[in-house]
Amino acid sequence: MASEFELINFLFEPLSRGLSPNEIGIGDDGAVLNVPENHQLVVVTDTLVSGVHFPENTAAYDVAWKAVAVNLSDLAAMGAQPGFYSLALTIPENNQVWLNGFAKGLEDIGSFYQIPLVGGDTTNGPLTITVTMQGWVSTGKAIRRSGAKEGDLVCVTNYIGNGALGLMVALNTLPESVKGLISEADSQYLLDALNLPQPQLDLSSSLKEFANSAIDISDGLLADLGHILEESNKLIAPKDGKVLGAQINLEFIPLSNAARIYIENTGHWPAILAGGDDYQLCFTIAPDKLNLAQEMSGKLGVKITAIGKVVSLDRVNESSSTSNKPSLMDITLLSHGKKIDVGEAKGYMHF
Ligand SMILES: Nc1ncnc2c1ncn2[C@@H]1O[C@H](COP(=O)(O)OP(=O)(O)O)[C@@H](O)[C@H]1O
Ligand SMILES: Cc1ncc(C[n+]2csc(CCOP(=O)(O)OP(=O)(O)O)c2C)c(N)n1
Ligand SMILES: [Mg+2]
Repeated sequence: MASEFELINFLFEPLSRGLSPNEIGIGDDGAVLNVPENHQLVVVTDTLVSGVHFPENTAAYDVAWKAVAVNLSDLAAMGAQPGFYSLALTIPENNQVWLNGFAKGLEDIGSFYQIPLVGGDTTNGPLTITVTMQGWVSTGKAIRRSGAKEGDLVCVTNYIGNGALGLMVALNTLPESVKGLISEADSQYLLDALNLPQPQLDLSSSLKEFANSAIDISDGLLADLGHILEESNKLIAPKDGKVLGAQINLEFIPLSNAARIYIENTGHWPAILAGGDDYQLCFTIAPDKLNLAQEMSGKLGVKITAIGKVVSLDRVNESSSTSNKPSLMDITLLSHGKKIDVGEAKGYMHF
């Protein structure tokens, strides 16, 4: 059986290819890396815990892909390009077959996005993967959560709800009425959305041309849009007791074929709006920039849909909040112009 050091040498060292000759990756006490001139370093980190972030029987390849992809998704939301990453890996046993699959997942996503693995730590314990990733953005050009303005359109990339439905497929909890209507290919498509998310990195460099604020959707559309509103409210001087909220039109939410079948049969919007695991971007944009955004994204094969707008609420009468912090009640859901209540739609929370 390979020792910890052999394991690192055989599996992980090859993944550090791609560094410049004057950079140091795996093998020393620390990595030494260059940042391009006139750029700022952007640092993100996310942890995946078995049974919490992915079903326990998820393939090792997919676990590795997702651990890297969710960090790439955070960089995309900042308008940043990825540079390199490190990996803190906690494994319950030294299982060569599992580790080979895991390393292959890292190799594939690493070579696809050209990101070397530059270091990490390997420990024994319940399966937990933490990736820390560094990227960069032209100085002063990072996109914040906090830039939303009254009148902005709220946009999302591609489709919403596929990851959450993928989890239902994985856990076999899709309602019987829906199961029979979804094809094998659609089931696989949903599983792939859950296990092999595709971060919106291609769009991230153009995003700064048009977006006032952005976030990636990990906890659920409503919760993550709530973060945009919360952070944006911190930056605007509250005028006349006003607070930012949003109006979202349900009929505009972009749904895949499978998600449409799910909604038509269950009408259960919280799964789509608050299930999470989307790894799409939600951003706000001045209305006159929508055409430019759709033109740029169209060239990249990314669909951008305006699903609603940022509005100014009267804090005392209309908003549920008593502070600048909006609650989900400050996001109004409309169906064909009529206000509707979709029930519990808080988004994923660990505690
Ligand atoms: N344990 C922690 N220590 C320091 N900062 C943290 C910790 N957990 C989260 N944060 C920070 O809080 C902010 C929000 O985190 P999170 O909700 O996890 O965002 P995301 O959904 O983009 O991963 C980020 O700036 C993140 O770096
Ligand atoms: C087994 C399993 N249960 C539940 C989920 C759903 N889920 C778990 S964590 C999470 C939200 C994202 O995780 P978090 O740690 O909050 O990531 P961050 O927002 O920091 O990127 C979701 C939707 C899942 N993916 N797998
Ligand atoms: Mg996080």
